[in-house]
Amino acid sequence: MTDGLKMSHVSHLFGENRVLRDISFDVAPGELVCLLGPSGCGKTTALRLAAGLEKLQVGEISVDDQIVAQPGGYVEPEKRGVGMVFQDYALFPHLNVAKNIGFGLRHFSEADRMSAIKAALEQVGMSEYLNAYPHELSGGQQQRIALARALAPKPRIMLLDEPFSGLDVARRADLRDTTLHVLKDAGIATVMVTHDPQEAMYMADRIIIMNEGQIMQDGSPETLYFRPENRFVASFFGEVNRFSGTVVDGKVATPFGDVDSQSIENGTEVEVLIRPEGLHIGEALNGHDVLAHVDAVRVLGEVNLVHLTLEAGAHIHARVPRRFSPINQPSVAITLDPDMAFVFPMT
Ligand SMILES: Nc1ncnc2c1ncn2[C@@H]1O[C@H](COP(=O)(O)OP(=O)(O)OP(=O)(O)O)[C@@H](O)[C@H]1O
Repeated sequence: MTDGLKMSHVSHLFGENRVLRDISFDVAPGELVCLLGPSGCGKTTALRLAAGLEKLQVGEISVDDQIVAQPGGYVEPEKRGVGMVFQDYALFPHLNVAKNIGFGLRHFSEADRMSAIKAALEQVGMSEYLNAYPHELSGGQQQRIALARALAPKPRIMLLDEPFSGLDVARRADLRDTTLHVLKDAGIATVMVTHDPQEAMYMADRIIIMNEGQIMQDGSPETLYFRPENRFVASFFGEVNRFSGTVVDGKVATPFGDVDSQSIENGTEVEVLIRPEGLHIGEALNGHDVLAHVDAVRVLGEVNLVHLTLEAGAHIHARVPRRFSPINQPSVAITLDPDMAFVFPMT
């Protein structure tokens, strides 16, 4: 028995375009899973199939162990126990907040409906806006109402499609936080689509990285960040410094010393990907240091991005805490944190 959402061996074609290729994953009650990937990789299609907005062609989808979609079998979206929030709020402009939320509760008695509306508004911190109209609310407030509307019928599954992308940075951070806590408190199985790795890291218990209709890796944010299984996953979480080489005696040479590559056959052409925070900067103290010229230092908030050119020629980026930034230092020594270097075969 599997509670929550289960997608098994789902494939999907739009005409000749194969947008999903045998994807399988499940989401437990109370778990928040992000589908993360570049534009066009099939995230929204997977979500729409789970919601029942798209007819399933291949595979099976179940909610709380009940099959809701299989080829030739189909449970209507409103009978799946699924709540949805999209990027564009989609509130009815001519209905006030109470009526917008109450729209999905038409089968409730009037008293139950009003108490469900009030409870949902309280969950999203919007109790005082019961009688407001959408045009009187900011984008962030409208999205809170959209979330309340999706929560009010007490869904088993919540599907969120880029729900924060229309908002400015401050409102986005605020609403992410509310959304995360509300969904966790309610114990709902949630799938959120995003193309923003930082957002996925912030929200997700688990991240499923997709590319060209396939799952590239499914795991905790920590696993994906520190133990990526392929080049796509390693480089999707932000920029990486890239070096090519060949495996010799279970190691590959980089400008910063040898990196372990035991699991790859000797003689294989490989690429070494190094995260900018895997390069540590220090003062050049002896003749054995790896030296680099400091081209520029850019403030990114709590960390600085340092643009460097190695004495040997390559241009690299290091991300360092502000207090270690080489302001006014023409050159520095670089050491590598081997945990932040990933080796993958070229092909
Ligand atoms: N109704 C449709 N008819 C035909 N092709 C479609 C349809 N919906 C999506 N597609 C195509 O399917 C592919 C996957 O689209 P999908 O929206 O699932 O990707 P996505 O990863 O969510 O991307 P985005 O972040 O840009 O929305 C794209 O090539 C898209 O053009």
